[in-house]
Amino acid sequence: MSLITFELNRPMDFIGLGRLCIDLNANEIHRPMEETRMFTKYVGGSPANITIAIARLGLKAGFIGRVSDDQHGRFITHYLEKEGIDTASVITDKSGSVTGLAFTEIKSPTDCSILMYRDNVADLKLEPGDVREDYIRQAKAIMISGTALAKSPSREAVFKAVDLARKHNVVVFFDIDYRPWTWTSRDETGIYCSLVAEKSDVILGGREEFDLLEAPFGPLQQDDRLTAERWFAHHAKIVLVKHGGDGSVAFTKDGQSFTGTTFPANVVKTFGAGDSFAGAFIYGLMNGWDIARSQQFGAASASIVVSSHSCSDAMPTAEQIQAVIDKHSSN
Ligand SMILES: Nc1ncnc2c1ncn2[C@@H]1O[C@H](COP(=O)(O)OP(=O)(O)O)[C@@H](O)[C@H]1O
Ligand SMILES: O=C(O)C[C@@H](O)[C@H](O)C(=O)COP(=O)(O)O
Repeated sequence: MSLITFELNRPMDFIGLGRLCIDLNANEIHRPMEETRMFTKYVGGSPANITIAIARLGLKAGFIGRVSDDQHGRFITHYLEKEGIDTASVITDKSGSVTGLAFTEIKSPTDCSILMYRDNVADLKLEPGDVREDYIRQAKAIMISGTALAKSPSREAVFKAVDLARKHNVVVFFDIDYRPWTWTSRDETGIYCSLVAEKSDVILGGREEFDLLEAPFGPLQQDDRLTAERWFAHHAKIVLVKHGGDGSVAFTKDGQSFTGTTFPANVVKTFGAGDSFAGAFIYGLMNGWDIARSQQFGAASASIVVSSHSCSDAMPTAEQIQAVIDKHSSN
């Protein structure tokens, strides 16, 4: 029997919740930001990227979020619509908020960083009233981004969404997605993200992100299995710890673990790996694949995106991902 069960008779497969932003990725790669003058604009924000990945793979996706009432907000909404993502719960914020920006610096294939501008951002203006029970109950799964917990009223909107999802058997994915720019302290991050992790079915994060959740409550486990067991004592069925170029380890509540390897890539930049991995991994689970195959699909997708300039635009189709797997299994 499968560890997590998706309600198959629902019209929508997946809802993303949280940040709808813009990435400005340096065109002049292998240069520090101080010397970079040209950037290309893409839709960004980790939960947006994951939802776009899932839509490209052919699932029916929607999004719950707020965008700014300006050209950038309209750019994002139009892009989601072009990708076939339902925007009925993408609300235009009228409070004078702005779109969050992520400037990416690509100094080398291994030395990349992000500079975020996140004052008065529209995504954190999401209100509990924007989260509709009838919207959530028609979906099989929802993905919560931890960054949506950084401020009220978005924080309360997340708790409402998670409770409604649990009430209607909508599988809750939680991506810790730590971005320091909008939080006031690491303790605040750890405590609020832990509260949602406790209620989630599947938790995804990097080693340092899981450390952040453990830090306010005691000594760090510093061991992926012990970390996973902490969440299995709550509601989680799958805990996946991402390890960058070293792959990932997935743990399941029934005591199994799966080590995911990586695929070779002509790395342009490292960001986008986690989002493409998550989109393809979730797609695998939603197709009823086992964890190892889903992990492999995620890793192959990530190898395509780290070899590209963008995150959202570069999200591959299922055929493109399968071609990578086939190429390497025939070698
Ligand atoms: N340099 C790389 N080459 C190929 N695959 C990679 C590389 N970096 C990451 N990946 C793949 O992407 C997955 C997620 O990457 P990771 O960097 O841990 O996530 P995040 O971007 O959220 O920090 C990894 O488990 C691996 O499969
Ligand atoms: O999440 C953001 O606001 C920025 C993203 O769009 C960005 O491209 C990125 O950092 C991707 O995150 P990752 O997949 O966790 O590397």
